[in-house]
Amino acid sequence: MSDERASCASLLTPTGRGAVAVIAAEGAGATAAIDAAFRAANGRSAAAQPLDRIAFGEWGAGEHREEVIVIRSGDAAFEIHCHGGVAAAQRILAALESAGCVIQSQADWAKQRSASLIESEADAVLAQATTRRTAEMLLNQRNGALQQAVAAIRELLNAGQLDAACDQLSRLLERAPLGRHLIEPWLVAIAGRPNVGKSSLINAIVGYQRAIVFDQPGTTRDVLTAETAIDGWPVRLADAAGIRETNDPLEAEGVARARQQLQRADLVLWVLDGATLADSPQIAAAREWREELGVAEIDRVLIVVNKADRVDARRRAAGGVEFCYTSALTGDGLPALLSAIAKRLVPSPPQREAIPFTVRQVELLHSALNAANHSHTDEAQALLAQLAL
Ligand SMILES: Nc1nc2c(ncn2[C@@H]2O[C@H](COP(=O)(O)OP(=O)(O)OP(=O)(O)O)[C@@H](O)[C@H]2O)c(=O)[nH]1
Ligand SMILES: [Mg+2]
Repeated sequence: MSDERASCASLLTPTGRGAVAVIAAEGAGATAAIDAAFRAANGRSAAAQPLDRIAFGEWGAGEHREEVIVIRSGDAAFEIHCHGGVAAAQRILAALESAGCVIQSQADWAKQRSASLIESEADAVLAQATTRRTAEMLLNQRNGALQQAVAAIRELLNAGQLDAACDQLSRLLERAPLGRHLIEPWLVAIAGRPNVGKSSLINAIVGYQRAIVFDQPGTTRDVLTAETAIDGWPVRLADAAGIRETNDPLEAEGVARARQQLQRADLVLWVLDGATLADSPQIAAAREWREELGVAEIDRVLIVVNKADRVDARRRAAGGVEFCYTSALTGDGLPALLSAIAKRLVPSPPQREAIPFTVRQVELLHSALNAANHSHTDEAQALLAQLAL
């Protein structure tokens, strides 16, 4: 039977990103390629490996010889785990290809082996998830959370309960931004006047010297970013020039870029210098961000009073708008800042709920809600059927 199946192989992990790369391969070509190149420590041939057990051994010969793990996952179906760099995976894929395997993209591989479109979309997206938390949420969708939510809405439509169906559709759509950010990081811009400690803060958060820190205003010119995870959410932090009016053309370009970053950001950390703060943080921040962002943008701003090591403890009594005291120098207040950022990005994290996570899903849900809102039940049904194919 295995001989009738087309031989194919696919690199399942993103190229060169993890410590280990995983290649799936099946068919007679895969078995032949493994037998030609792989010497298992247990001395058995590929087809004689026990099912779902790890077979450790070496792939190739000479200078390109390397340690790999082969797992026989089915009748003439294998997983090969090798070093995560590009070269090892490419060598193994080339060997598989020359033994007759068709090399498929990870998305195509997943599509052919999934029970539903949502499942294959989840497989494709899962390979790009960068945190355990987001991977777990995507796995829930792969295991049926979204499929079941869509089925429940279709039953409501069947039963003529239009209002309830619209309500459920709206709730699903409310989670669409979170779904997008399961793989696309949130952009958090660190902004404020020059010399307040923005670059020091980004360094303190990511734990290494990403940005140059210097006791002169106007140190940072270009926008620089660092990817990290905050409370399990993927975040791209952006540090940029301190914002002020300037006649220096180079600094002015930096300020213009910092302003663009402010517009794009999902959240802005507006940093104040605690050491030179004359007013209360609310008053100072309100004045500064009103000039930059306008009052309407307040939802996107979290005020940070940095250099807290130089703030009199009595002055810390605060109220009103939420803000954080930090010291990039001592690390004081950083855990609280990270919690505040996570809370702003995802105020109420879903547990095991359905989350739409692709543009296709979100567009179909929008159209279905629109149809249901106009009492076009059949159209809404058809759109949801298409979503959960
Ligand atoms: N005491 C104290 N000094 C700090 C703290 N954070 C930064 N500094 C100092 O403040 C100065 C400016 O820090 P930077 O991080 O370069 O400030 P910036 O906001 O990035 O400045 P620009 O890039 O010029 O806009 C440096 O001398 C830092 O060592 C802090 O929490 N406490
Ligand atoms: Mg700087």
